[in-house]
Amino acid sequence: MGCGCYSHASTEKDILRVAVFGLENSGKTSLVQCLKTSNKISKTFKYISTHGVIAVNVHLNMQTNINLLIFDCGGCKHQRHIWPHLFNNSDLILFTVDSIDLNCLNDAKQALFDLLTDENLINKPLLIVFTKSDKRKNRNINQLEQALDLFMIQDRPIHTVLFSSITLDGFTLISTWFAYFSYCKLHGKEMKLSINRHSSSIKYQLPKSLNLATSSTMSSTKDIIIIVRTKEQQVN
Ligand SMILES: Nc1nc2c(ncn2[C@@H]2O[C@H](COP(=O)(O)OP(=O)(O)OP(=O)(O)O)[C@@H](O)[C@H]2O)c(=O)[nH]1
Ligand SMILES: [Mg+2]
Repeated sequence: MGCGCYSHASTEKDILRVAVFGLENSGKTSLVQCLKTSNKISKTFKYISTHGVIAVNVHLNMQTNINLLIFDCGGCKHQRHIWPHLFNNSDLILFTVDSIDLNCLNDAKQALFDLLTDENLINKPLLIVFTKSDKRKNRNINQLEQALDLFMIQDRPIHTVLFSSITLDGFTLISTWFAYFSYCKLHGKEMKLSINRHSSSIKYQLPKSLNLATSSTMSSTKDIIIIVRTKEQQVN
């Protein structure tokens, strides 16, 4: 899976590769669209379940350029066999969890812990994005973290954020998270954040030279769509 499609960035080091995993309907595609357009999704955004993987180029301009190649994966059970193909190809992992659908939390936890057992993902920074925060104000992120047993994950940096594609709450935090790791990759620094992972206390120790603005603007380039067919589809 090459990324010769990127026109903003000149070298591999300039591009952060980000895989977005999570159950179906958990808001992956909506999040990616927000990042790509720097805009909220419309309330009438129609849910079309993603098949295969869509590679989306995103260019964040936060006074410094951040070039992302985001892999938006299908989250349905029969699509998840594709996820491991992206493990080696990604610098960062985003995992979306629907913060409203409490019935799905157990399944989300199972899918997340299955991911974390894969040796190709060890040491890869992970951001858990609790989506749809607009649907219930003042959602307690600690309760969500506990429901997912995140305290059991001790072997890698994990951060969490509440996010809404409708209001863009959490957007700046996510962009800042990218900015940090983009800086690390560009300067060959180890991708580690030794900070309290609770979103309420995320204070990224960003290098001063980044001089981040509080808001970001983005533009995008053409996406490529990578269709990975399931075995059944190949037979037909
Ligand atoms: N209210 C609200 N709805 C959201 C939000 N994010 C996503 N949705 C809705 O949730 C549904 C599913 O969103 P998608 O982004 O397509 O979900 P997905 O994780 O990509 O789903 P799959 O492609 O099937 O894996 C859509 O109807 C969205 O409009 C959000 O932040 N707030
Ligand atoms: Mg999708």
